[in-house]
Amino acid sequence: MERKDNFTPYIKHDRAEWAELRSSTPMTVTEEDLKELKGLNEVLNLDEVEDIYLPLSRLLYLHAKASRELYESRNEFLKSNVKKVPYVIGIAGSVAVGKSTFARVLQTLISRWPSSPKVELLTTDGFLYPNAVLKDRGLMNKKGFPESYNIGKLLHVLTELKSGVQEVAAPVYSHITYDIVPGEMQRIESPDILIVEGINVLQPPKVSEGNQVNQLAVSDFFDFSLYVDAAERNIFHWYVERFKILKDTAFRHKDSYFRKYAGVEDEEAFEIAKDIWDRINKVNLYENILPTRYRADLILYKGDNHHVDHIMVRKI
Ligand SMILES: Nc1ncnc2c1ncn2[C@@H]1O[C@H](COP(=O)(O)OP(=O)(O)O)[C@@H](O)[C@H]1O
Ligand SMILES: CC(C)(COP(=O)(O)O)[C@@H](O)C(=O)NCCC(=O)O
Repeated sequence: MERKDNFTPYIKHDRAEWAELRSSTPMTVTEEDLKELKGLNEVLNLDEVEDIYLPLSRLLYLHAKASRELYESRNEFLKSNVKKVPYVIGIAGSVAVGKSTFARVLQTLISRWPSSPKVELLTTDGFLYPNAVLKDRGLMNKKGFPESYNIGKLLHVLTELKSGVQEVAAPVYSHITYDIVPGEMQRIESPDILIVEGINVLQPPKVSEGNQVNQLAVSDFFDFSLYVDAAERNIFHWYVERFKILKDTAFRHKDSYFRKYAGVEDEEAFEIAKDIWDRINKVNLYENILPTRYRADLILYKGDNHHVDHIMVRKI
């Protein structure tokens, strides 16, 4: 009889099996590069890069190369002269699971592919509505929920990039002011690879109630999508640890939205972070983010200390 797991659309690789896959990939990251990659309190080490992120970079390389060849054959057949469009990688997962750290690691590894591609990062927080709009709509305690984003704007930027527009601009969010930065824009110029990172990037298209009009989904623009997964108790722990670091650093900034929490004792910081986690990020995780997990092409499951325990890759 066939094993039950033959019926899942994923192949599961435990850490050792996955690490084996890198046998033909040269090590391209030095301790110096690692320093550059480090986030706030991370202990990301060379083993993690070697065992996990290099095989992943190799898989993405093969996929991107094949996609480009397919794209060129199709253009030749259609006699289309659309300029080069970026290969787009989406990264989803909970607040504090490590998406932005992961995105920066991937950016560095991908930029070392043989063709030295230009890799740009786009984070979806720039597409949150400004606080003034969120307050007006009673959504200040729903920051990060699907309704707190101007998805139309994000879809527009992605449509431009995938239509061959070579330079686009995206709004910028500040984690200091906790708001969109008025008038500031991130320019994205002719990327070969674009990494789009955010908690909601795998949300299904929105159906507007009255006339049942289906929008496109952000993931319609992805060539490859990844979901960073972990047990909620671990993610909560990472959220609290990050909060404790921020209260002694970024929260001291004169423009910080959380300035009132600057320098509070660790126990108080824990209670504040727990409250924000329970009321906002945990609810969002269970209601909106986790349900999108199985839309990803690849799921990276982290255990304690951010060590990747296993990886699931879509068979189809
Ligand atoms: N691979 C890793 N190893 C060690 N620490 C990590 C790793 N990835 C993330 N972290 C830490 O976990 C916290 C959350 O990561 P971050 O990338 O900011 O999450 P997100 O972008 O999902 O909110 C940060 O304090 C970061 O330094
Ligand atoms: C800005 C975020 C919604 C993350 O947005 P993303 O970059 O994933 O689109 C999140 O970090 C956040 O601020 N959540 C609100 C609750 C909190 O302060 O943790």
